[in-house]
Amino acid sequence: MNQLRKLVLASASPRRAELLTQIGVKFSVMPADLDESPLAGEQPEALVKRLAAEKAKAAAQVHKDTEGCVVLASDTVVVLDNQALGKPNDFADAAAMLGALSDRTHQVMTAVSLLDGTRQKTICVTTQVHFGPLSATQIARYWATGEPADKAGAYGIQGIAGQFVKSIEGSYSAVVGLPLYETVQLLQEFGVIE
Ligand SMILES: Cc1cn([C@H]2C[C@H](O)[C@@H](COP(=O)(O)OP(=O)(O)OP(=O)(O)O)O2)c(=O)[nH]c1=O
Repeated sequence: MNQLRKLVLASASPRRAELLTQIGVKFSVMPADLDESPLAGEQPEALVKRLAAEKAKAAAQVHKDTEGCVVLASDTVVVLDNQALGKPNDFADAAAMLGALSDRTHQVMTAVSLLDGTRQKTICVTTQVHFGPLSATQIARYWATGEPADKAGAYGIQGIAGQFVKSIEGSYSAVVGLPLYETVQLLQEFGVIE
């Protein structure tokens, strides 16, 4: 891929780096640390868009060598009944999340934000995910694999939890952490790729 401007990925997520690498985009990684708690009354879409935008800004501020580069940041939440579920704190938290997702449909919202010296654009992609029923034993065994701990909604569709998913409508890559179709459009808009 012909790359015209330097890209900085403001993310510590190995999934986001893998997804960008998968499509042949080159980048350097400069993560930003952020308090991800929602504001009072904040809707899930507003939350993910704000967090993605703030991650990009924080990375640009902390790492002065991002000057002249385009910074990309992202945020993912699982949404059930309009409530945003982030990463689980412990087993009880994960079990509550997975129990609530069992045999139901939820949304995965992933926001992507691109920032350069002059402008910032943030978009949100929503995917519908249909889960089959999960037993308490399945949930306990799944927690023991370690997979749920660092993932929104306490599952990873790209891993063991792939077997819990009956179907999805929307973007698979967005559920994993970065919507590739929309990201490429943004990268073109910001002149990173042709
Ligand atoms: C629903 C789902 C989420 N996830 C992951 C994507 C994100 O990495 C994570 C949600 O946490 P995020 O806060 O969006 O991202 P992060 O903390 O991992 O990385 P950073 O903020 O530095 O960019 O959950 C999966 O890997 N698979 C899934 O099926």
